[in-house]
Amino acid sequence: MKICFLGGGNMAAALIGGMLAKGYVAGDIAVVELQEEARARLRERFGVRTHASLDAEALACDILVLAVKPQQMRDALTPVAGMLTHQVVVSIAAGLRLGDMARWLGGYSRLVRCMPNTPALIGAGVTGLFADASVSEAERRAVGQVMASVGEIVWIDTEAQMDAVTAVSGSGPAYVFHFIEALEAAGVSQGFDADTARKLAIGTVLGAARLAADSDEGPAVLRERVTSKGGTTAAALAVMAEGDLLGLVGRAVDAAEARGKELGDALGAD
Ligand SMILES: NC(=O)C1=CN([C@@H]2O[C@H](COP(=O)(O)OP(=O)(O)OC[C@H]3O[C@@H](n4cnc5c(N)ncnc54)[C@H](OP(=O)(O)O)[C@@H]3O)[C@@H](O)[C@H]2O)C=CC1
Ligand SMILES: O=C(O)[C@@H]1CCC=N1
Repeated sequence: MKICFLGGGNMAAALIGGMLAKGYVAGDIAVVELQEEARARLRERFGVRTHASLDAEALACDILVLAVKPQQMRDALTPVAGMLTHQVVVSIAAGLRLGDMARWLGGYSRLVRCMPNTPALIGAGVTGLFADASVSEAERRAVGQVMASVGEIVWIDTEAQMDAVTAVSGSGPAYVFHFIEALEAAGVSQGFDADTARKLAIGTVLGAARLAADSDEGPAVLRERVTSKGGTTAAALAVMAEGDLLGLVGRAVDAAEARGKELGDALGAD
């Protein structure tokens, strides 16, 4: 199966790195990137083929992954209208709706919208997917297989929910990194040097996430097990409740979801 990425930035690099680690062959992966410097970096880092434009050679693929920013998509796709024959086109862009992609591609509808996240780089991603009704079962399986090579996959029932996937798991790694930054900073203000504070913070998040993944009991039970009555954890959780951490995370996710819809509306009006 030949896969071509349009755009070779952060997310494309995370997917390609994860796919190669899982046994995909570099010769089956191509990347279209505008900047020669970026193309050279991709060749050097991954050994993949690179192209300066989405020409016929680049389009000789089974799956075309659209990995440019949402605002770059229209300009990137318009020249391709009429050139697609059999390829399944997979967009990873936040907000961009299948109907608008189809419109820019002159009615081509073999389209899948998906939302991966950067832990794909180490095979620990989560990807939500939604396919146009005209995509066959075999094509869905093929796209699902590519994304499953870099982590978990979840097929979503309605396209509108893709903005919620984006808000929870697409952007989610940034929330977790931010929490690690906060825990590390708190460690430093407790008097640890930066390296020690980082080790404690990352080790804690990693261990807790792995325990949650391995356990059938759910995070609330695991939290209660850490929280001794009248102990240290209860003191910290009381401060988090006072600051309405649950509400804050909810509002943050709502804002990300609303931004996805806003991006979709703006792109659709183009
Ligand atoms: N980063 C993340 O965690 C996630 C991102 N996404 C989605 O992935 C997409 C890419 O995001 P990200 O990787 O962060 O963005 P980047 O800006 O890092 O990558 C996009 C790349 O595509 C290049 N590019 C722009 N136009 C074209 C074109 N016409 N042909 C070829 N290459 C082009 C850009 O070049 P230049 O810089 O010169 O414009 C840039 O190198 C977005 O749509 C985003 O919504 C989805 C899930 C998670
Ligand atoms: O911030 C963004 O818009 C992209 C989509 C999800 C993660 N990064």
